[in-house]
Amino acid sequence: MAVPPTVCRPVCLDDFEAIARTKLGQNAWDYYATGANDMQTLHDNREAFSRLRLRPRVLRDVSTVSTKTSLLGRSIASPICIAPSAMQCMADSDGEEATAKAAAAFDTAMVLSTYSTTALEQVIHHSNGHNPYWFQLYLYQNRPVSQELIQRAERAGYQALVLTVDTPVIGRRLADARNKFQLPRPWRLANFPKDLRIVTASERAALLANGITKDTPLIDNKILSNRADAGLTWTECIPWLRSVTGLPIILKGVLTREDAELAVLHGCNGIIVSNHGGRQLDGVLAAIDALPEVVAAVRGQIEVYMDGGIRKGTDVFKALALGAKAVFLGRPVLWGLAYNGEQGVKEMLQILHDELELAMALCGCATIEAITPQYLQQTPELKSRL
Ligand SMILES: Cc1cc2nc3c(=O)[nH]c(=O)nc-3n(C[C@H](O)[C@H](O)[C@H](O)COP(=O)(O)O)c2cc1C
Ligand SMILES: CC(C)CC(=O)C(=O)O
Repeated sequence: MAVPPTVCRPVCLDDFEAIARTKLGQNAWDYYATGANDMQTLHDNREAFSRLRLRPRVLRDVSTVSTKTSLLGRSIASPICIAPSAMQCMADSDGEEATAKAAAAFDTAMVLSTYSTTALEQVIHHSNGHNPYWFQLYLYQNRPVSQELIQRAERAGYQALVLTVDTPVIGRRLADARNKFQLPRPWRLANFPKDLRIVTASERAALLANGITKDTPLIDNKILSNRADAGLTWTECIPWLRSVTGLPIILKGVLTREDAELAVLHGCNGIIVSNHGGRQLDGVLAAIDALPEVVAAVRGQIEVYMDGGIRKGTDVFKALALGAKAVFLGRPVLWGLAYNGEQGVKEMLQILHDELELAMALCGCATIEAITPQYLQQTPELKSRL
């Protein structure tokens, strides 16, 4: 992982991480880089990719390789998309706007976090007029707050809602607890009137009654758990969402066949197989290991995407071979921002894109549609998942 000090131009995604490490303060680095508890799942997300072996075919015409594909019917230049990650202004002062410009330049999709440090209207302003922007949602007990956010996202032009379902409460991130992590000023959670801390006078009273003051660290379980709705259920939450929006609903954080079937049953339009980058329940299986059973369960009825541990072109290839329509990147975007803002994210996307093209050419696949499970070694472990 360590980049020699003389290397200042990254040539792979791990280089971006090593450079970002030298640029970010401890508070931001730990918030971005670490995972929950022992970080076993964070580690497994990457390790599981290395256990999958490729099975290339030869003498296929790969003089032209195309990474073009589509998301919910909208064409994109590459299946490499941007996952929602909160508080990007800590990595670069242009934060989510820099990321949005890089996504537009690459003609790929970006999902904006509810907890962005730039207002949602300002971010989509950087669209190239075509590339998809989706809005990630956390739902609150205070539904009018959620409804207003949804309506704002719709009005601004976001084309889908990504409901994160693996975060009824926030995972235990030890480094953040030790650092008493707070979003440093001047940054704020820009989609909310002031901060997330206080929205209405009665909520303020409720928080104060719970011993929460204006100095309580922002990523304190008590605050966000108080505000996020841990009581969400299939039968209440999806119909409620449907009643307030006509946008497609993508569920982010599904890891099992049972929940994948329920997502189809409840009319969801897509699934992102994800363990939240190992930041929620430590000890859950790697996202790439969960992908085959989810793909099998939905039987092609809705699109399935994945995120978690994608760092190389061959990782993207393996995820597509296992049935993902596209993959999403979390931390690498933050490393690109920390390295060099918008330009840094573009460079990071370019490198991963080039690596995907290389993997496709060397596996004998000229198009994304040509990538199938046949390009993976059928080990007993993989067979048991397919
Ligand atoms: C710093 C950070 C903040 C994140 N914030 C959110 C968020 O606000 N909403 C969400 O659904 N997922 C969030 N995620 C999870 C990502 O969307 C994604 O699932 C995960 O980062 C993918 O793993 P990767 O970092 O290995 O690519 C966050 C991840 C990181 C690293
Ligand atoms: C504010 C947090 C809940 C954002 C998040 O999803 C994360 O840090 O993983």
